[in-house]
Amino acid sequence: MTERSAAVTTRGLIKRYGSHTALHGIDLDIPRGRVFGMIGPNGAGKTTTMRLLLDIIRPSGGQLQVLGEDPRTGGSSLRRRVGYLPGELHLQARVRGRELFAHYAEISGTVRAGTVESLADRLGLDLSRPVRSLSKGNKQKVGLIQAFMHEPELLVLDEPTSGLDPLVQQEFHAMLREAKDKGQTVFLSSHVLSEVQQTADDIAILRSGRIVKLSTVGALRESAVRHVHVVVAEADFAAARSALIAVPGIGELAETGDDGATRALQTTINSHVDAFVKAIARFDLVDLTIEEPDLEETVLGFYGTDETATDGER
Ligand SMILES: Nc1ncnc2c1ncn2[C@@H]1O[C@H](COP(=O)(O)OP(=O)(O)OP(=O)(O)O)[C@@H](O)[C@H]1O
Repeated sequence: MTERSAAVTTRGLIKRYGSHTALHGIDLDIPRGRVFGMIGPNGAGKTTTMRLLLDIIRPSGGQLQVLGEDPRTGGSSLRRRVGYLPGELHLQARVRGRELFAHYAEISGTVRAGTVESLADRLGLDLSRPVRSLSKGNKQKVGLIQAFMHEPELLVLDEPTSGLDPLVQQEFHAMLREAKDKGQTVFLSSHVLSEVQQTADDIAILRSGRIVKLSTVGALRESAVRHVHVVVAEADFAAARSALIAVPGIGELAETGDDGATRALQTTINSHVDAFVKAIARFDLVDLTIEEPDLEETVLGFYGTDETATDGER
């Protein structure tokens, strides 16, 4: 028996729009059964990557495979194995939700009886309303239901929680967990780091059409910046300060308080806390706070200041 193909593989994937290069050679491997989150600033190329996978647009160079097939030749049989939520969903039809899903089911293939109703119920969508008159958030629910309803092997979701209120977002996160439990693969894009942090196993940070970081969410968290506050006895302060300066990954040490008996310091660590804790433990420690790692700061560091990150890139 041959090994099952990855859900998504790309090698040197390039996309140009005229003279503008949106993707500069992307290498991606998304194994089956993972939730893979792609994050990046506006114009980084997230939507472009997803559209290439769905064969809505075609690459200017490089290779890609989706569920072991080339999207350019996979046709409707491959399309049925994928659920796609586009970034911008145009729902101008005069039909009601129920009729629209019946139409979508003709394209996506078998939908188990009761699935649409159950998803609509979970997300709080009224299937009897004409879709044209729905609010932005309710239109997004239509998009999510049509992506999930045929239980596809791969879900490609472009900004899935855009316009959803927090309770509906929670329900959507539960849907993602269930999809993963069933062995489905999810590839989602987001502007919101906390969402990727909560839902994804792996994260790719895209900037100006290049992947600048590929990591598991766990590993990113371990390498993330933590803020630390230390209070030591006055007599130990100078020695403690010298010991901390030598700790790998330590940031600048800022003195934040002095009450005569104790002195307070504030700094950051961007590596394991072990060396830090062992270094400070030798001194007369009055207080110690190590904050939760700040992933936002780490990710923004990868975004960088890069004028080519705008739509004006050549
Ligand atoms: N049809 C097009 N014609 C010309 N340029 C395009 C086209 N579609 C996208 N681009 C450009 O390609 C780059 C990548 O766009 P893309 O929409 O993939 O980014 P994104 O990461 O999804 O951004 P956002 O977070 O704003 O949705 C941008 O510079 C964009 O202006």
